[in-house]
Amino acid sequence: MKILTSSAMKIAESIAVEKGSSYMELMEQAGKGTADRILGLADVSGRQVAVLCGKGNNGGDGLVAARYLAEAGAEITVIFVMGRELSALARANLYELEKRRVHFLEPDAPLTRRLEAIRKSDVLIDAVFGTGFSGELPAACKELAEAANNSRAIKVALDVPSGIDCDTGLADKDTLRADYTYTFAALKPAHVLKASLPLCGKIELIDIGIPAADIAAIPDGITLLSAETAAGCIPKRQEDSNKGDYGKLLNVGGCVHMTGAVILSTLSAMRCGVGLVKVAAPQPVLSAVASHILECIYSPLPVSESGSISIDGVEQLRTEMGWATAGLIGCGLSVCDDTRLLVEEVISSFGRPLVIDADGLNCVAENPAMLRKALAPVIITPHIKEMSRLTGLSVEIIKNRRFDVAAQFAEKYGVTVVLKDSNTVIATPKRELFINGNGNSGLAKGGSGDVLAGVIASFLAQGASPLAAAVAGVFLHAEAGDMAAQTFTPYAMLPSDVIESIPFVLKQLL
Ligand SMILES: NC(=O)C1=CN([C@@H]2O[C@H](COP(=O)(O)OP(=O)(O)OC[C@H]3O[C@@H](n4cnc5c(N)ncnc54)[C@H](OP(=O)(O)O)[C@@H]3O)[C@@H](O)[C@H]2O)[C@H](O)CC1
Ligand SMILES: [K+]
Repeated sequence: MKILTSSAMKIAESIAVEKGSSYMELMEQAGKGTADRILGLADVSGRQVAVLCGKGNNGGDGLVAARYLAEAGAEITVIFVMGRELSALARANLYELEKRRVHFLEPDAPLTRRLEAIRKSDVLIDAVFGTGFSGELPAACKELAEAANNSRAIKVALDVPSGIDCDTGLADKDTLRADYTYTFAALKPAHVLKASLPLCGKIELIDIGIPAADIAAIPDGITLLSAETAAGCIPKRQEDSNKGDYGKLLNVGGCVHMTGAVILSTLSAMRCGVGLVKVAAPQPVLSAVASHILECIYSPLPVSESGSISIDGVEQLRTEMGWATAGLIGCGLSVCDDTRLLVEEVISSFGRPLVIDADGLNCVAENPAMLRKALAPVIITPHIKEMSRLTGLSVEIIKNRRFDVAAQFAEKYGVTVVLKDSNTVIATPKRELFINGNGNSGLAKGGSGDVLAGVIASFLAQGASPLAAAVAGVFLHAEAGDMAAQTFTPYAMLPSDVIESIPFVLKQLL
């Protein structure tokens, strides 16, 4: 399913108009679709319906819905929240509505009357702000928000609850919380992002006459990951095969202070079907790996004074790189002069697809241009803070502009970006964008990222394209997290429980 930002939605609208629809017709469909859904929820005849009407086209949708609900016998009160200077389309629909028996509460009506209309409503339609909103709710809206949020009415938000920026999911603290959000033509990022999702209630998509094929073709659309898409990206297996057919993953990482990370990434890679994993790490790390994993092989590397892999291991690492079909570098690696040199060496001389995670990325951060030296595709898996180090942008900017930041980095350095957060964004150098909606707060724990890196690297080693490996990996990891949370709760689940859940999720997907 495609998700459209406010600007992509404008493009979809203009394409529909070029093809013979009109902005008026789109608004008519949005309002009528809303009224039809409300009529499906409740018999409105003789009941009180209050419409909180803004001055833009979101307000216009509310006025169209009011017209249809008035025809169905509802007692309509329109409350002008932002004044009576409406957009041209909304004005035209107000003109139509004024011909009906409808109460209008003017902007200068006493606050008590407006609050009373909200309090006594059976259905409350939030048509104050839609895709055009950003920033903070104005005072005129805030003074009604508390009454709206405490109202016993069925609360229906049009397109997006007022107070939420539909592209970033940023929500004003007084956002009008909805029981239902009816969104038009396509989901917007706010309907998926975990910051805003709980404020939307049940989200339903209303067809306003823009064909799905046109929505799917919008270049800046973001694809919501689904089980079906992820399943299609998992490399196939043949009965007549041997371990050599499923790739050889070289996992470079670990230092004497961090031994668990390579264990987690190796285990998760093995659970996802790779033929062989070789762990290249300092000897003390390999002893820990050996006590946890029976099935992988080892390449003991010399230890630097700080306990990381020493640069003296570079020749040995070059030999190992010749063996592998894909690589993973960074889990528990630590950041020092030796590892910085090693990471650059691996990027510039490894001729196979490579996942760079965690400290691998921190080693790249001083000079991300080294990513351009890669001889084969690279996937980077930064969380927001690592992305901040890589780009020099603040955490806040990255969160608010996650799609653009990921897409621009991917394009600039020719890598696939897996930008990890409560919703993970995947961006390719060709500006394809994906986001996942699954996963839970139990994944917000040390070690989760190592598990994800291992899953993605495993698929990469088995021959999946970077995009397929990222799509399958991100979805599977979040789904395994959801399964682990079901058993252990988000509090108690551990990244190792996520690994334990992988087989069951694979069973469901395949
Ligand atoms: N996209 C479609 O196919 C269709 C969309 N419809 C509906 O239209 C809205 C989008 O309408 P638009 O007029 O662009 O925007 P809004 O109605 O959301 O409101 C925009 C006005 O709000 C002002 N604004 C924005 N932020 C704030 C703020 N923090 N404080 C105060 N005022 C704010 C903004 O003013 P500016 O001066 O900032 O421009 C606008 O005046 C969409 O969501 C759908 O509901 C169609 O009807 C159907 C087709
Ligand atoms: K709204």
